[in-house]
Amino acid sequence: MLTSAMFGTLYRNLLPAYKQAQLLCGFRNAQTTWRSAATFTLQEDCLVLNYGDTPMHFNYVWLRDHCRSASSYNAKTNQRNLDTGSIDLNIRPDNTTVEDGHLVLTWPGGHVSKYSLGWLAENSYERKKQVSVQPRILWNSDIYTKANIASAKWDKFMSCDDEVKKFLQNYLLYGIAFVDGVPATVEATEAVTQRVSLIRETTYGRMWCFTSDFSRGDTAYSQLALDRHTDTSYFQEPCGIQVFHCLKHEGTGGRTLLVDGFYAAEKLRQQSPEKFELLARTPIRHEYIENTDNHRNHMTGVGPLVNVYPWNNEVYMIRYNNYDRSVINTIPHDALQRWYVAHREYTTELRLPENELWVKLTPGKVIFIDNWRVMHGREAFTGLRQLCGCYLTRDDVLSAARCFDLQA
Ligand SMILES: C[N+](C)(C)CCCC[C@H](N)C(=O)O
Ligand SMILES: O=C(O)CCC(=O)C(=O)O
Ligand SMILES: [Fe+2]
Repeated sequence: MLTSAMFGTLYRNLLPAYKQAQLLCGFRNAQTTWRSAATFTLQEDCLVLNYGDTPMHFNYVWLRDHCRSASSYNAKTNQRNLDTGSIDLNIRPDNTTVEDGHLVLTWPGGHVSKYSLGWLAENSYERKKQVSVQPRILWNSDIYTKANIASAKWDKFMSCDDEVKKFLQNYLLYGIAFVDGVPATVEATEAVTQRVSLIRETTYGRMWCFTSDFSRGDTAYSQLALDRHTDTSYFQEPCGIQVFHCLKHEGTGGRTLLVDGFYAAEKLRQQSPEKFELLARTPIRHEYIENTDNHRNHMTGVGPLVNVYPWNNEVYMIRYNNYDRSVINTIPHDALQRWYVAHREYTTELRLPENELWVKLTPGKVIFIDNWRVMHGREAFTGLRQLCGCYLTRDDVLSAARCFDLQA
């Protein structure tokens, strides 16, 4: 699994001290065995458990709600049986003990709930806010290149689950991953993606194959350069993963640009926390309006440029597409100038040459891009260039990773 070396380097240098502590702690927790001695105190509205480094507060309704006895919880389906709506909101245990590494509560009426101390510690708010949901290695071009990540190989990828697991681990850590040696067809590209996920059908199709023919009302279908961006920012839920496979290019240019949006966001958080906050708190709108002979679409998606989990401030999604950003009318005038200044600082960071990873996609090389994290762009090109690919449903990619016991 993850080693401290993989986890360490960059994240640690990049983050403010309090964040560093969180991340180190998050890593350490993966291996810590919890201290065996536990003490508790019963307070008016919660039970305070001292076990491990930080006191943990457990609300009484929460404790009854999370009872793992057979009548409260079905361990076969991993679903709650208990009707939360029927718990007395003023419930308190009649009796509380710690026995054999378990907290044992007897409720009025006699029902007994038992929780292992490890489970409580693992699931406490205090722990959750300290650890990252998904460990990542943030990168600039140098860091990614030096990491020297091996691409998965088509044959092995199609037949060996371990190869898929390794691939997913790289994907989770870096937000990009490659499979090499794939036959240059739409069918083979589809087969590769189905090793890890379901395909997300959109207005562009299920599997799409496109060239510079202006068949759709979007600049992607031209030979022009495209600045770094996330796709489908105009969806309420932007597509989680983008897959590209260049089936053919007879001409010049057309290299793919990749930039780690999370790396740049952490830089911004470090340099100008208040600007980071503003981008994270201010909703903006993206829009896709298409009105051609064959296609009529009007989509809008609203959300901040940087999305963070509210309990631990971890960045989980970036919406950044200057082409598709629509009229800004969600920001009051006294904040708008500050928003543009914050947007400019983030843009400047994203555009630093050292943050740009350029790759030439060639037939056989399939790239998976975390579209919530890593931005893509392309260099202008000449000649016939044919790209195929698809979007994947994020839930299924992450589910596949978790089923391999990866942290996602
Ligand atoms: C990938 N494919 C060519 C099918 C679609 C391109 C979508 C382009 C759009 N401006 C966006 O950024 O979402
Ligand atoms: O042509 C490319 O390399 C990518 C274009 C693009 O941004 C897209 O299709 O989403
Ligand atoms: Fe794109």
